[in-house]
Amino acid sequence: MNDPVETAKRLAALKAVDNHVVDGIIGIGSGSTVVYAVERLAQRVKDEGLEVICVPSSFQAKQLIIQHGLKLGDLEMHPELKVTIDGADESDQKLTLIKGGGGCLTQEKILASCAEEFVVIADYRKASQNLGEQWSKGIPVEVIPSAYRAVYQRIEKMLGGKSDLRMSGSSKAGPVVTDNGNFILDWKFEDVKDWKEVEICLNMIPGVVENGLFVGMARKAYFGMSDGSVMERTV
Ligand SMILES: O=C(CO)[C@H](O)[C@H](O)COP(=O)(O)O
Repeated sequence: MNDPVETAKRLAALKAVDNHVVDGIIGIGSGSTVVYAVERLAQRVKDEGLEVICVPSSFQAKQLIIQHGLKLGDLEMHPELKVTIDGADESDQKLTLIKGGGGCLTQEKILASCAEEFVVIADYRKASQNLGEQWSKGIPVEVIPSAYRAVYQRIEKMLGGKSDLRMSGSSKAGPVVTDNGNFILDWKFEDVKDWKEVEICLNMIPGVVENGLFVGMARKAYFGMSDGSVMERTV
């Protein structure tokens, strides 16, 4: 594999799976980095007889689990997870994360919250000192479709910045619809001092389902670097 970003994602995923996964129930995040984690999990199941049941955070994660022949579970059967492994769009020094670039933030946050340990895997482009340095698309906010304009206006009034309704692009006219049947606003923030306060404030707006700020949830992150090493952050 020659692409340095893909190599970095793979290295981070391998290390996280090797260091954190033991027999038990595993939460599987979404995105392109998680693909490498699922591949590694499947390899360990085959080579070592690892006994895992995987709980997906999205349609994509479910497909990955099935394609790799792993045991599929759900939160109703397994509300307590040993570890959740997931990617991120950006992480600051304290492992405050922006997530939801793939639109799966609500289930991802649920899986992170149900796990004894939440481990982040990402490539070097995602590691920042402060949020917003690398990720310029804003903070995803999942909203009930009928409330999107009301929420949009409330966010601007309360917190400033600007929101965009996420659109599907060329393959379908209209907005992105999440796995839960909702819309996504991408809120471009300005001057945030307290991320926890913002996370709570966004979720207090009626019509908001969840937002993509993950504050104080991750304790460990692995970032694949361009030189082939893996940088670890622990908080
Ligand atoms: O939050 C997510 C999806 O909702 C992903 O974890 C995030 O977008 C990172 O994706 P990738 O591993 O493709 O960089």
